[in-house]
Amino acid sequence: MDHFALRNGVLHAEDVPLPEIAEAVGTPVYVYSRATLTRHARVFRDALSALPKVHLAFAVKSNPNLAVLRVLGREGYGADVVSEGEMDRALAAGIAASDIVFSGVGKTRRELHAACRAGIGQFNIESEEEGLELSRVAAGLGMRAPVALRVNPDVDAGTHSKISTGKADNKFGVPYHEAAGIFERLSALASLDMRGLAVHIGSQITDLAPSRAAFEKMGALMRELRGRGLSVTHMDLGGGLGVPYKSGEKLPGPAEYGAMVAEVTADWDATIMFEPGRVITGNSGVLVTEVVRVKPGAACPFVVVDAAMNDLARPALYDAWHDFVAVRPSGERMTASVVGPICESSDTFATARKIDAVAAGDLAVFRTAGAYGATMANTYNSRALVPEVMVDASRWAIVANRIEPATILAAERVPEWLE
Ligand SMILES: Cc1ncc(COP(=O)(O)O)c(C=O)c1O
Ligand SMILES: N[C@@H](CCCC[NH3+])C(=O)O
Repeated sequence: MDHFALRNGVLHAEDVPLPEIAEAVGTPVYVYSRATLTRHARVFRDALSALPKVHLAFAVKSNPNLAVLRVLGREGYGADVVSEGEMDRALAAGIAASDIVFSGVGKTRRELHAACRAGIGQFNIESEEEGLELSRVAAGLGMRAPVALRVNPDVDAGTHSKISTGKADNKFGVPYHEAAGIFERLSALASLDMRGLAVHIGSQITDLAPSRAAFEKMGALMRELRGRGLSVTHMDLGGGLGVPYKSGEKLPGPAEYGAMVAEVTADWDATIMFEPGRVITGNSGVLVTEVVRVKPGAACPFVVVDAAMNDLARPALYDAWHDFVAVRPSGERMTASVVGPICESSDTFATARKIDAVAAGDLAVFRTAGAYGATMANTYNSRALVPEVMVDASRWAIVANRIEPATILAAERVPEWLE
């Protein structure tokens, strides 16, 4: 069920007409549906119900909004974080430290220290060097840090090269063939509780075969470690499941993914951990924008909207597709390129695409903008930081204010020696 749907000719988020939000908050604005978030959280969990022991850690990077984290925390999700900032957000949302997994290739000493002190549930370390540093930090605090070793399985996830993480030439994890030795050496350190392995081969994965191949390799590695007398109780399979961005697109969903995982892990006898991001948040948000004007172009008109690549970076960064639909569609269609106001040609959301006919002043949305949308926003061209709203049935609230350029300007100083 789509919680962003037309009612009486107007696009709604649940029971709220989007023009009501646009008028009150202004545009561009991200709008999230609580019902969609909750439904996705439950669908994903249900898809894994055949597994005896599961830990779910929502990938905070996909949408770190506090209200979003609160909804998912209430659904029993822990958090997968990649910085102290994300950890603080997860804790602020009420997620237990013991349900937090800390991933990332570049955790600083300060971050390791803060996460140890917070008592987080698992460090996914990405090198032997990091393991040694974590052991020194943990020893200094008189504690034993729970650790999974992230392994690079050298599997091509078949996704965009910029969001692929599991090939040998990607920076993530330790090389597959060195992993057993590294795990064994780190297991000898008293301040590390080496309890598992972790893998994550990329994001927006639309074919289950690469994930299956990676998980099978991880199973083999787990067996090798156990064969060496080492205990492996936790296997973190990361996130990565893709979502449909184009209407009508058919992809393997949580049910197919869950069935594949159940098959591969049937004899693992371990807690299977997951770090889903996009599959939970992607379709739970839209970016509402207003058409500034329509101007003629060489091949087709340009629809210039008031959202830009600083608000939604995915098209500029990854040539990503987001459906663009009118909030009050007339039924007419037009072929146009949809662009933002920023001074570079990468500020393009759609090129010569068939879209709902729109004119200056009309509202439209970019769909499937709940993941890697607001969280990647910036203030390029001295634009505001885009606000965020959450809808729950017929009520809604601003869950992140627009940060005006003037506020950012006020944080800057011209030193007196430049006067
Ligand atoms: C370590 C790790 N876990 C989880 C995720 C979440 O991925 P996704 O949003 O594709 O589920 C990512 C991002 O790709 C990641 O790098
Ligand atoms: N930012 C990327 C996903 C990166 C996943 C992080 N490991 C996107 O929008 O598709």
